[in-house]
Amino acid sequence: MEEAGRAAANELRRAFPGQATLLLAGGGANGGDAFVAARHLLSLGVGATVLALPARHPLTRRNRARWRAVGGQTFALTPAALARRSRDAGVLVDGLLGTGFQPPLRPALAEVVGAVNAARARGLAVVSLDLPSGLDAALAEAGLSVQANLTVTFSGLKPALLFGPAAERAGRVVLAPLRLPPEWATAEALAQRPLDADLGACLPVRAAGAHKGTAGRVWVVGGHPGTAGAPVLAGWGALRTGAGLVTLHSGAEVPLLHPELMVRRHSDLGAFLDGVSANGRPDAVALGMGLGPDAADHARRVLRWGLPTVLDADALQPELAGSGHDRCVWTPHPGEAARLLGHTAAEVTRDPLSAARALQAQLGGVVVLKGGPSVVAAPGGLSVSRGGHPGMASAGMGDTLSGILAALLGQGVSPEDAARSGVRLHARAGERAARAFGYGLSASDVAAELGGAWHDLQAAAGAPGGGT
Ligand SMILES: NC(=O)C1=CN([C@@H]2O[C@H](COP(=O)(O)OP(=O)(O)OC[C@H]3O[C@@H](n4cnc5c(N)ncnc54)[C@H](OP(=O)(O)O)[C@@H]3O)[C@@H](O)[C@H]2O)[C@@H](O)CC1
Ligand SMILES: Nc1ncnc2c1ncn2[C@@H]1O[C@H](COP(=O)(O)OP(=O)(O)O)[C@@H](O)[C@H]1O
Repeated sequence: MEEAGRAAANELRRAFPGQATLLLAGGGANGGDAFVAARHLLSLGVGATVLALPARHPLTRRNRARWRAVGGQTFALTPAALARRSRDAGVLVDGLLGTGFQPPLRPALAEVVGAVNAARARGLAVVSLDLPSGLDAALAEAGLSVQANLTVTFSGLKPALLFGPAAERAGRVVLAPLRLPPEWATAEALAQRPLDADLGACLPVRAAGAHKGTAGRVWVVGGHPGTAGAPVLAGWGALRTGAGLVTLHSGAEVPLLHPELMVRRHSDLGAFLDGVSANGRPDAVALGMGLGPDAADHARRVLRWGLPTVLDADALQPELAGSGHDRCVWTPHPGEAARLLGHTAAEVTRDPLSAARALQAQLGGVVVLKGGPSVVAAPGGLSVSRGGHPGMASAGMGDTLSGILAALLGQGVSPEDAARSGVRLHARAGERAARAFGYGLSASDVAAELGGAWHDLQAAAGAPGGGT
């Protein structure tokens, strides 16, 4: 609590120098953080006042007493007191409820939360401690809750700060790492967020003597009348991620939009897949993009090969549970995840970490639950992607990702590393494309930026550019 409150005070002083601060302290340890922050602000020469509920947590009572001992003033917290005293403040600190909040919000505190949001609407900056009061730390949903400008969170990023409407409540998020006992720290850090430096180090480096046959042969199995463009997007994503040789196999007439891609149409795709000999197979497969109603049957055929395989879109069927292997990467968006789990999409987006974990248990291999951000669930644990751009919410974007992942798998990257670094490459390319094209991004715009994204990740890892 001492470290948390001190970190919050330092951040407050950095973000709002010299501003008189009104701190709201709830009865639990989150309120205790507010008392500690107030004491440190005072010692830094910042004017601070606390409005508090009766302290119930022993450490909160102790820190309330320490605040009094240094001359700090505490008044009873009521909506009226908040409205009155917030007029003289430059910043309002929300230390009402943290990870101990159990919904639903009781009426008395609901009124206080309403008063905080009203003060913010009048122009006062609001800083939440650990997470905005009224949010359930584990969930992406937001009922009545504080809208913050800044959240100083302690020890680990809670799911509420990462996903959905809850994350929008937090404003800018600053993570204050605390020196907690290791077992507490693990519980707080519910998912890892890998850094570009780590992900860049996973990318393959092509040998000077490489030729197209050694740089990863990727097959894309997809396309159906009406969705024949999907495999093209995947194939182009694969080529732009360094695959040496990309072949599209389809039962449909796939448009030859990029002459670099080989296109093979099969009157009986199932018979073709059944007849491929072991040495005629590629290094990796991406299957399912626009593939249509027979996708699960085709997936079973390809899964028998035991090759690194990305399963996307139409191949994401519950009947495939148990048919996968540990070299599979499954890439559902929330709608497909809901179909696989027998839940609604709203249930998936409310708790994406649990959904990703459940999908991985059901399907095996590695699961990428796509979104902004995406979750990668692997046998080794969960990670949450960074970056991306809301403009990426457009059709075909996931097809490009499948191609990226297949290209990395085809170049020998492990499924877990391919998923984590591929998702970040895609997101980084989206950020770059947004700079070039603005808000309305297409999947092709993003594919065009994959080379730059690759360079950015390698640079973050301190590696020399590819080619030698
Ligand atoms: N873990 C760590 O390592 C560290 C944790 N730290 C800090 O501790 C925080 C967690 O503290 P916590 O567990 O004391 O809970 P907290 O968020 O203050 O909430 C409890 C209070 O809320 C109230 N309340 C609950 N539900 C309610 C409702 N529906 N409607 C209304 N009221 C409701 C409940 O009331 P009661 O049920 O007691 O009447 C009680 O007063 C964490 O977020 C972080 O800030 C840091 O110091 C760093 C180290
Ligand atoms: N708001 C966002 N922020 C970051 N990435 C996003 C956002 N919205 C979508 N994406 C990314 O775009 C892709 C969309 O995939 P998907 O829904 O499968 O598209 P499609 O089925 O049309 O190919 C996913 O990789 C997802 O992570």
